[in-house]
Amino acid sequence: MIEGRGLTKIFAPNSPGKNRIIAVDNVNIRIEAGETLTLVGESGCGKSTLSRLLLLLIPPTRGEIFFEGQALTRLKGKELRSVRKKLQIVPQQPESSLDPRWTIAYSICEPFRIHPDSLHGRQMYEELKRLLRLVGLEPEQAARYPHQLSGGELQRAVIARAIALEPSLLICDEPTSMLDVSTQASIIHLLKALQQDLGCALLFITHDQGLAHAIGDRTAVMFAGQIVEEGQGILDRPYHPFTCRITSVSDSGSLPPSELQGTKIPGSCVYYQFCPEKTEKCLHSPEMVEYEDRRVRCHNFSPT
Ligand SMILES: Nc1ncnc2c1ncn2[C@@H]1O[C@H](COP(=O)(O)OP(=O)(O)OP(=O)(O)O)[C@@H](O)[C@H]1O
Repeated sequence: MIEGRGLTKIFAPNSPGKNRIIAVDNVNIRIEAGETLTLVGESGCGKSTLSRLLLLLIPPTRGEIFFEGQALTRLKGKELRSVRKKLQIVPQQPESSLDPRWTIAYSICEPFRIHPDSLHGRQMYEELKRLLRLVGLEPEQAARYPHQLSGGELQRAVIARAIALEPSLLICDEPTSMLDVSTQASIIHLLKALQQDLGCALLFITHDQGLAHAIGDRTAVMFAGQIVEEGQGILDRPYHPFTCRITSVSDSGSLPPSELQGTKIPGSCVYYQFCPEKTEKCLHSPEMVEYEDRRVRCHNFSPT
């Protein structure tokens, strides 16, 4: 359904003497209709940048994005807008994506105003009521401003806005990380129920491996801008040394502190400096190797 090929994002330094940042490095990613792909990796490894590339919120430095066979990177104007409504995001901090001057109802209806070919007037009002019911908000709460709702209620409002145009893909960028545990559970439950209703695909970004494992049909693990391993059940049966490391370290489900501070040897595997199994051939970046339900970017992975 959506596919990124060779996606790369390099941020240029904003002051002299600073290095450029390769936030996403030659990533191939594919999400099928209706599936849930969970994306895990340490802070700063490029998860959010990858999701913003897929939505074309930022342009890739290199690479292409295909949505239902169409090359998004080549679309412009009206054509791009009509594809964009099929791709929505639920961000980590709902308050930063809601205009503080707008009521919740006005924010939820924003997509209908952006896409004038959708709903108006009475129909829009009826749809607003339906969306509020779906996400578990009261009409009275929708008349309030963002500062008058709790974090969980704000996230419900953002979800209502994201599903208003019935997207094919919903990207959830750590949507519960700012919420308390019981609210987290109810928001995850809501997202999965809505996914079933709408039949949309989910790209779910999380630091929580337990959650990634529980809700993902497949999981992708990122390290230093690259997807190093991807597939079904990889957190149970990890292969890549980085996946092995993160799955063996934590009982709590959170990832270990950032390891991304080291300087990469140009051309080498991104995990070279940290890898306990490195050999001389790892001085050359490995290709992704596919075997059965798994893809691994490691020279030592032999699919036999
Ligand atoms: N607009 C930008 N300009 C410059 N550098 C950026 C920009 N956006 C992201 N980066 C850098 O790109 C790298 C990847 O950032 P990104 O936010 O994608 O990581 P992440 O894995 O989502 O992290 P987290 O889990 O903490 O949200 C980081 O080094 C970050 O500082």
